[in-house]
Amino acid sequence: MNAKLSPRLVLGAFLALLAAAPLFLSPFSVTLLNYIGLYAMVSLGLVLLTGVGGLTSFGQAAFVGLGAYTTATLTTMTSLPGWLAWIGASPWLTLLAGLLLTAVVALLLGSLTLRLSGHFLPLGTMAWGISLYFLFGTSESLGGHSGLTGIPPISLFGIVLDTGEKIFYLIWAFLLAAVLTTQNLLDSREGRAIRALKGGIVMAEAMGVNTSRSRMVIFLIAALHACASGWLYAHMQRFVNPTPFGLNIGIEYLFMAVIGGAGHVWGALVGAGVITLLKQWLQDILPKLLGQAGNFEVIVFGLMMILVLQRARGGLWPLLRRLVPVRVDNKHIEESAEALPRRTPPKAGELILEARKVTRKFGGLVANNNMSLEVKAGEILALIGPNGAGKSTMFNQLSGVDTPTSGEVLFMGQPVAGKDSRDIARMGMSRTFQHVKLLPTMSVLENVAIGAHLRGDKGVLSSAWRLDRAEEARLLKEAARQIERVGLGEFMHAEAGSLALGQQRILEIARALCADPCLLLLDEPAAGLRHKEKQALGDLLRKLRGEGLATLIVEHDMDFVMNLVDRVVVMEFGQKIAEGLPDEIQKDPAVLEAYLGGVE
Ligand SMILES: Nc1ncnc2c1ncn2[C@@H]1O[C@H](COP(=O)(O)OP(=O)(O)OP(=O)(O)O)[C@@H](O)[C@H]1O
Repeated sequence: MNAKLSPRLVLGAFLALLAAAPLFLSPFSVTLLNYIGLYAMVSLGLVLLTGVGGLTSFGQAAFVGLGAYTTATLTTMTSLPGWLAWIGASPWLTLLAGLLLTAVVALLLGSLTLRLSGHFLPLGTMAWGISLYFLFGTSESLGGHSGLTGIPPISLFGIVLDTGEKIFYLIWAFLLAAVLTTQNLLDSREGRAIRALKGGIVMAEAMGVNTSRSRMVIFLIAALHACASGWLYAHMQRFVNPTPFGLNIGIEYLFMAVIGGAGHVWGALVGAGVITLLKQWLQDILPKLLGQAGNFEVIVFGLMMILVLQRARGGLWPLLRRLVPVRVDNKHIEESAEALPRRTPPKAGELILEARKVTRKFGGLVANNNMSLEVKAGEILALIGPNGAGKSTMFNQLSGVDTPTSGEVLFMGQPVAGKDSRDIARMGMSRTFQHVKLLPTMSVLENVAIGAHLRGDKGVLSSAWRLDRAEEARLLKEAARQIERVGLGEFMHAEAGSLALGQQRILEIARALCADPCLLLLDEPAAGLRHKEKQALGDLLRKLRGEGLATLIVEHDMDFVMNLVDRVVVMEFGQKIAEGLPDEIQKDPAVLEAYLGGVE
């Protein structure tokens, strides 16, 4: 719709208003805006960590404290120890020191807590949040509960930022830089990996993403944002004590992220703004209304949280987006981008995958018994069998998701056992899932681009500062090429979750192809497809076979299988009962008896 506003125009108008704010607002309002900026920086970290990455932290206030106390201590010490003399009480160097210290502490805490799952992770963050708070309050060198005073103001280009109006511009410049770099990061190869953390870990690992690393990256970024906020806070207030770095403030930061819209970078700003202003207003009005003093605003916040969680789970940002209709541009696909390099294809007929006497027992149940099979370059092998025959178990052994009780699986001559999904993906095995695994709110293009993860190498900093654009253009062009190839071109920019199930299965094939594999493992690719779609899928798989790709499919649709594949392996009760050409299999008495009984 052309009635929508250009995003640049809206951002420009917002920046102009912001720049003019100290000129027409009262000093008190500017101070409030300063606090909103500081809080938004912390809650932006939580948007990334919790909203996007799905990792809940109650302990961010402790990182704010780390930034504030580092600068407070170093800038107020009468004489710095020799090894810290380089800092020379300069706030800019104490920022660097604070960020370094925070990075070390975050890496340490992250490696201890991020492995925790479910509710143990938030509990873990509470534990270190409380610990750091008590450290600030009980250390005599940090001034105990009365804190540290006499922190100098920051100077920038000779201007001393000693008033709210002056530091306002620095705070908001920091926040805007954080928002824009976070936005850039999320719109990149690294960002797609981060966005896959919430609900897509198994899929992302199978596409070669190191999800533990991505978790650590967002934990670190969130901690560094909090540290920078603490540094600014200390130099704005010119004194620090432990109160603003406790657990209750940590919870408030989480409130801001959730109420603003935990999955949206600008939601951090909305959340920080709404909570700060509301708190101020409620603190004024509630004691007057109720006729007695007390922290009644906390009760109102609690109720508000329940209301938001019930009525607007996505937070206020999506509601605001509806009120101010901003145009969302489709991703640009650069036709001139250079094609990505391809792996050297195996020779026709080369042995790609081999299962040797694979047995998998679950307690007393033998799900796979002495199963052997081979897949060669340029052939399609089907693994079929009635329900419960053990096909999925075998698929898991072949793809390295599970390890055989005995026997082995060799891929490109190397044992698969002991390798993680990422290593196997790197070796050239790419797969789809029986139960489709995609990121429903991301576009088809972005979902498919995850498949090309291992074909790029630009990291977090390059992405945040847009130094990855040439590589990103190549990755997106490859994703678009695969989408066109599988016939989903018209849905390129649609949300993946809006596609019909059959189309979602095809999307998974495009994603797998984006990895430039030499072996494709397809788990029930024809399930949910209409007749025409099946025909198109068959044509595509034949074409890939012609290009030398090895394919193994597990499939229930016999017509589809028999008209497509080169060889068939039939399983029943965990064992191979037949193997051969489709024509032979269709006549095999054991197969007819066990599986195709009644089918002409
Ligand atoms: N993790 C597990 N623990 C215990 N038993 C299992 C496990 N996974 C599979 N099984 C059992 O192993 C047998 C084979 O199951 P599998 O899912 O491999 O069959 P399948 O041929 O893929 O069936 P379907 O066509 O219905 O998907 C079944 O009896 C199943 O209950």
